[in-house]
Amino acid sequence: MVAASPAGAPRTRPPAAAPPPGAARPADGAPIAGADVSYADIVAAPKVLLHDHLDGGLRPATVLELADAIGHPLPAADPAALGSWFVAAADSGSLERYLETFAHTVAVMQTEESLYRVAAECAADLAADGVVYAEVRYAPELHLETGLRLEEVVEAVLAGFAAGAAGADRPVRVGTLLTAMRHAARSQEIAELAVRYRDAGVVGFDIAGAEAGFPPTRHLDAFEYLQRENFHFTIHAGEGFGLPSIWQAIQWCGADRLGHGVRIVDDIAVPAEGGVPALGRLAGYVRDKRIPLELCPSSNVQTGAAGSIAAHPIKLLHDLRFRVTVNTDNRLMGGTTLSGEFALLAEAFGWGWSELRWFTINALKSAFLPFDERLALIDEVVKPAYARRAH
Ligand SMILES: O=c1[nH]cnc2c1ncn2[C@H]1C[C@H](O)[C@@H](CO)O1
Ligand SMILES: [Zn+2]
Repeated sequence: MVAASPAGAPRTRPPAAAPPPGAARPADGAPIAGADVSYADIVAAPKVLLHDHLDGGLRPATVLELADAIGHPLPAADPAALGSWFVAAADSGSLERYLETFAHTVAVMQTEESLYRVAAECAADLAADGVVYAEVRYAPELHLETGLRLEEVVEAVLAGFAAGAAGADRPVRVGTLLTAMRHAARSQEIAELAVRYRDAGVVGFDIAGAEAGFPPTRHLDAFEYLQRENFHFTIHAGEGFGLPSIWQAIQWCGADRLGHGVRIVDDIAVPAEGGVPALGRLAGYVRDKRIPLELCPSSNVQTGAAGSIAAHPIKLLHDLRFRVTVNTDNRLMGGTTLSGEFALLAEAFGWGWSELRWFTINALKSAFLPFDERLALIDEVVKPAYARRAH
């Protein structure tokens, strides 16, 4: 038996990198080799996104304009070069270095106007990509540098999402997750902020940032408070660190979902000669309890949590019927979109309509929306669209 470690293979960029947001992909309408979908099919299909960072999804042109207005220096001067810079700098093989690139996006998101604009463009970009429901997260505590109050940050972003969704060509609904930074000490405050805005569009809570050395149990008070409030939360765990982080997130903190959780494969033994993989106690628990994994393939390759798209544990976890969802993490740093992620998986594994539907329904089952609203999206939006295509 060998552990199915995600970091075993040498790290390589995916051969056909996903296009930057808005960019046309070559041979748009032609089926992806080995799959029954084209890139245009994937864009057209209704999709659901549970793990996307607001400060990781800006348009490069917007970063340039906002930086210019406040005199913030950037490493490139035109949108294409800046987009490439973000992808290359984030493609570092380490979560810590990947996170350094956020200095530039956070720097230009320090006013209500800029937060509103970034949120509105985010909703518009997700709608254009065929996302019908998204949960977008950010850390309010990172946007106080010019004197905004936490409430002003939250309200500017909520207003931006509403305006962007209202003006979009395709219907999209955007829920917000408020993130606390795991190295800081504001999680209780941010958890209370999230609960205060629960009827205004904030649907959950999260912690993010460097994982090694910052276990989720540092924020136990916040998680216990959220449970007493019957609120929802996910925890970034099992990305930059392994099984202990996942175990704490679930068994100490009570996370509803795992942000990434990809290193759960360290608890799965795959027989070298083929045969049935053996799940350890934690992996078995995660699968039995249907705990959703917010997998982010391109991001995992960039931070070194996976060797390549082709070697990504998503294949094993899908085959073992874990509750897997597909996500972007950071569209700017990954040069990706949700359709781009699905296209990479179609190229690597031949996945097409039926897997796209499975991942989409998994995501809706895992969303922090009331049950009746999830069901309505499944029955009225997703199933009819896929009934025409998936078998
Ligand atoms: O994948 C991630 N892991 C941990 N932290 C992350 C990841 N992507 C973004 N972040 C951090 C950087 C952002 O400033 C913060 C809030 O969105 O969350
Ligand atoms: Zn993330």
